[in-house]
Amino acid sequence: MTDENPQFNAWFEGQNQTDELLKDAKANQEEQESELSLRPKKLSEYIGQRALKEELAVYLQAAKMREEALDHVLLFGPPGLGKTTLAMIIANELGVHLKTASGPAIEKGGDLVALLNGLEPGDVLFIDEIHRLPMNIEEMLYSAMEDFYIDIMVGQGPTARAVHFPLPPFTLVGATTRPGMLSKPLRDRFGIINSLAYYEPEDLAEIVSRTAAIFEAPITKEGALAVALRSRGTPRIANRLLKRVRDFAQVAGQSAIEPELVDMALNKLRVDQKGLDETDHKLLLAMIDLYHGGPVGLATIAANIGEEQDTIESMVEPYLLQIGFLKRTPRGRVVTETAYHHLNRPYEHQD
Ligand SMILES: Nc1ncnc2c1ncn2[C@@H]1O[C@H](COP(=O)(O)OP(=O)(O)OP(=O)(O)O)[C@@H](O)[C@H]1O
Repeated sequence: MTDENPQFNAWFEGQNQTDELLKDAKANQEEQESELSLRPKKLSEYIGQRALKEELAVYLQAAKMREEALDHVLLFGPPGLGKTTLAMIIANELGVHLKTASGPAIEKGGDLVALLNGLEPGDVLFIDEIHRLPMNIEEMLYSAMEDFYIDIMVGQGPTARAVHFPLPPFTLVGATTRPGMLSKPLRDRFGIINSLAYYEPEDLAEIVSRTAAIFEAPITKEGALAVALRSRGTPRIANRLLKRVRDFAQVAGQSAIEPELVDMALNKLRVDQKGLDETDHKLLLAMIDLYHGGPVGLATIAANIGEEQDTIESMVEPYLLQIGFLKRTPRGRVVTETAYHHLNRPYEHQD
């Protein structure tokens, strides 16, 4: 499907729906531009996630050798681990264009058509938060992914008819923080499904050193590790904390960022030794003080700390579960003994 397709253009002009999408695309573009300098462009520059990288390198090479579009890729894992970066690397390594969108911003069929229109053979379409696509859009995606066409209803009432638009072979890269919320038919249409894991401190320290070099902010190896250890295994957090630590170093007139300065700066930012911030503390302490450490249901926790359930489930608790501070039981979430010790609270046994 191209811009020259008159049938498509006629239909599309009638939709009067591009404003929101364009706004979204612009916001996306601005965000991408500000992060662009930090994003590695090649798979070889992408730090950590070794198993995933090795696997992907094979699929990328095979697709290039066969001169075919790469199979559709689903990436899942907590926010900030590098899903968007990986989608950009995939397009870059394949030497094709990348179009990006976010699931909830694709509200109408026309939004999806606008994204698919102009794709060239082999291009990559990246949809972030793909679990939040409306159902009718998801259903339109099935034929687009499987057989590279979409059917659109043109006109209204008795004159309405379906118009068939062929698409070039393309690769959909979907990213989600909530794989469990993806429908089975959508999930089944991805040939390559991979999860991103929290980063090991050594890998994260390498990311911190790389970012510091881009910022021209000297940092010692130990300083980079100190930032990494308080970054919840997450590159986006590591880069954010580094920016703040750099400010403290500058004001303190330090030539290189050392662990002592990292400690001082992150204590001021109320990020503790394990990387837990105020929200984590609020959540754990509410569970301890109000419910003797649980079991507590998610809705109750959310109401008590004034956060959305979705935010807790996708952004706050995955790391607390990972480091063994929270446990999920059939009766609700429970604070573990390790967390009590970390928070200097006397441990109460839960049944
Ligand atoms: N493996 C990596 N090596 C170097 N930098 C990385 C790596 N992974 C992520 N980053 C950096 O971390 C930041 C966050 O990455 P990215 O935006 O790709 O995460 P994400 O998983 O797509 O998050 P979200 O789903 O919230 O959009 C980016 O600035 C990126 O440059």
